[in-house]
Amino acid sequence: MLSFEKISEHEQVVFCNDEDTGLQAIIAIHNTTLGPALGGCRMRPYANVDEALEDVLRLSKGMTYKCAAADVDFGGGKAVIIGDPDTDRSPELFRAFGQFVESLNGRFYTGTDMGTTPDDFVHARKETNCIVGVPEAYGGSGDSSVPTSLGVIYGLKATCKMLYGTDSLAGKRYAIQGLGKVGFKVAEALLAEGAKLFVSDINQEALLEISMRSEQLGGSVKIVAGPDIYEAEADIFVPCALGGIINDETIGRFKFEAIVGSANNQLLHMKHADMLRDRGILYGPDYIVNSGGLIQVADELYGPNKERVLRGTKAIYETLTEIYLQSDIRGISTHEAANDFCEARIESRKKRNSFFSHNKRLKWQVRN
Ligand SMILES: NC(=O)C1=CN([C@@H]2O[C@H](COP(=O)(O)OP(=O)(O)OC[C@H]3O[C@@H](n4cnc5c(N)ncnc54)[C@H](O)[C@@H]3O)[C@@H](O)[C@H]2O)C=CC1
Ligand SMILES: O=C(O)CCC(=O)C(=O)O
Repeated sequence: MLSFEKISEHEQVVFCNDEDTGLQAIIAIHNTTLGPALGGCRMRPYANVDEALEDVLRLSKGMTYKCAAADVDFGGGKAVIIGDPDTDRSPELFRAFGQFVESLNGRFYTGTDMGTTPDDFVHARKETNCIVGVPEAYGGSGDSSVPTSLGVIYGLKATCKMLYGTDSLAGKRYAIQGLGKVGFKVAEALLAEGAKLFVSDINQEALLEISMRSEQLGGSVKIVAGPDIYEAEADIFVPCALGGIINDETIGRFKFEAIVGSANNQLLHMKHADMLRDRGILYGPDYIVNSGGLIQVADELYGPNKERVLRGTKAIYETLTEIYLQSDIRGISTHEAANDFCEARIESRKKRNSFFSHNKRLKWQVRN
């Protein structure tokens, strides 16, 4: 049952219902200390509203930390649309969603996430300026999964440096879960380095496609059935699909030396970060590794600039290295070290950025 206790960490949760288009969505604004909330919109056939609410609450909280880690002037938010992206998406549905975003009057900016594409947001953009990551042809910065996947590559490099003393990705074995917008690009980049990949996806076409790409790019691909990916004989696990995949059931099966991927909320609970540390598995905190897309869409509000985005995305290497070192020095999990780093940054900005009001922060109205 919905209660204020459940949403006690959040500033605002908005249920959006539009009978004409069938839109059922939830927007969660976690924290706007650093600026208006920003976070993508996920579309999934959630089993029920509770599952959707749970997801959006966790995802939006993660965005608060991601924005702090990437040092962008945004707070944490996220949206979920309850529906099957294969059968339920329509221009009208995304226009209706855009109207709900507009009703928040600049407190929430959004764009793509799992199950949604930049083209969907061209429709939403007709109803509100608070949309990021539309295609370049429409004046946006384009597909945010491009910098997200690049950021994962920099995260992998920082991890290889920490583990093996070199940031070369060549000659290693990687287990990639999910070959969607991000995972596919990461897989391609790793194949180009001659890597050996184990891959799993529920989409057979993506599996076929990456096998074909390996014939052109080099490296090798072994397709693994569903959950068998957790036991793959790989050096590094690269989760690029769902969250919660690091849990009591999976941890014991891992033979990996590290986990570095794009999936949001990889740890089911905080304790799983400690369990990874106890098992000697180096974990790259998800919201640092996957912040490339955020860096691009946050930057977009100043006008698209690929150079700035590339600089910001490359910095993931240094941030992650610092988190690894802090975790080592303090004897705590990498997740805790990352959280401490972000919370200190948010705390230090509290006085400067009081509760966000769109009207007070004219700089975010550049596109209006
Ligand atoms: N797109 C972006 O720029 C960003 C994405 N992320 C996160 O990265 C992850 C992937 O995002 P996208 O690539 O954009 O999503 P996507 O929807 O394009 O791809 C997800 C892929 O995972 C597959 N999949 C779903 N369930 C699976 C399962 N049980 N086992 C294996 N594969 C499964 C899907 O078939 C699909 O190919 C998500 O957790 C998302 O929140 C995080 C930051 C930015
Ligand atoms: O990629 C985006 O459009 C916004 C960033 C985001 O939602 C994320 O990093 O999870």
